[in-house]
Amino acid sequence: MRILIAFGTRPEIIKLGPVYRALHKSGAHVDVFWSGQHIDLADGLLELFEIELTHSGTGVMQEPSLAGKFALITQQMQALLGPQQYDGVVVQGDTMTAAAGALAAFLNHVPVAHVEAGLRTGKLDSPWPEEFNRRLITIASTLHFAPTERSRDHLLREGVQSDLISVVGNTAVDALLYARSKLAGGYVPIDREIANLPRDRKLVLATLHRRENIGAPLDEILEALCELGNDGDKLIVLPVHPNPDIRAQVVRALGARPNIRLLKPLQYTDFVYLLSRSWTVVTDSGGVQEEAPTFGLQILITRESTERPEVVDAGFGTLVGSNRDAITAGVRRLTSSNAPQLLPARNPFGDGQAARRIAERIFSLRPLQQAAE
Ligand SMILES: CC(=O)N[C@@H]1[C@@H](OP(=O)(O)OP(=O)(O)OC[C@H]2O[C@@H](n3ccc(=O)[nH]c3=O)[C@H](O)[C@@H]2O)O[C@H](CO)[C@@H](O)[C@@H]1O
Repeated sequence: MRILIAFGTRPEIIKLGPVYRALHKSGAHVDVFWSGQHIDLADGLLELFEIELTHSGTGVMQEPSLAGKFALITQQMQALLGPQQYDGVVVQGDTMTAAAGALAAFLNHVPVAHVEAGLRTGKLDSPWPEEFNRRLITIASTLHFAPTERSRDHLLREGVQSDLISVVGNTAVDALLYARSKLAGGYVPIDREIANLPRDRKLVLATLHRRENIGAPLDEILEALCELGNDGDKLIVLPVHPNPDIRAQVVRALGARPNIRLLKPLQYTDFVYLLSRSWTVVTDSGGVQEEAPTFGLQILITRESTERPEVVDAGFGTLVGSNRDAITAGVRRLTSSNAPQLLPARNPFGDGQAARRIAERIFSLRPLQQAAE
């Protein structure tokens, strides 16, 4: 069986790394198309998951418009999908690369397997354009790998055939457990600032990158972090996302403020190491919502809505939007005792076996092609 995996951003590599390894283990011939949608955030990930790139896109990072990126990636995927090249294409989540890859495959009658299928907020403008992208991918896909039962329900409501949906868990948990195994037995962080982080204050991790927060919402979130830095008993650590709009706003608000450390984006194992040392996380990240429960971490989600309600229902996540008082009160509550308030670590997003299940289903009795008929 010949499979093409297409990805372009840090979270896609993290979440498709385990799938790449499981497909390889099953004996598939796996090619990898890297669109270069986010070049600067992939450091170390290809090596960590031992991924060999077969094809790399060009010009996507430099293309300023999302429509332009979509067109470029679609064209570059088209060049790879000549007749009988692949039995299937695997995409993950909701990025422009995933959407363009799924469309190009569909238009070439190559069946698509969608990892992390069925996440919905029900609002096309939040997250934008991800809610649109993932709905487009669902229409173009043959196999749908849903992380949870709730994700399956969304797909059934959109008319997806139930025997083409597999509830497998989120491969974010597979990747996290794999990365954490690399930390076992005394990990020396790659980033020197992480290696030398003081231990005399309570570590509060923050990651902010959602488009819809840029501007006034992000300013209010940053004001909350500033106020928390002034408390003196906490150290706020924020790996700054390279999106130029976000970077400028964050540095302007938090640069050189007390008890706040602005870092370069961290390599994945360093970030996982920081998660293991954190008291709480203030974040608008999807992946971090899926990772926190493995550490028993309670987190504050700086979004108005989440397509991961399971993290809220299980007691790990609280939606705080960009409300300054909710953020400061939440962090102070979660750092009020003399040890992190960890919950029993039962991750609602899976057991770390999602990638194995995905590879088995793709190799199942009915090849992808038959399922597409
Ligand atoms: C709407 C939405 O939620 N969409 C999500 C978005 O992904 P995201 O929101 O999770 O994106 P980020 O937060 O950038 O990535 C997070 C990962 O990065 C690691 N990390 C973080 C900081 C750092 O300094 N170093 C790191 O290594 C961290 O451990 C984690 O694993 O698109 C994905 C692709 O389709 C989707 O799957 C996913 O639904």
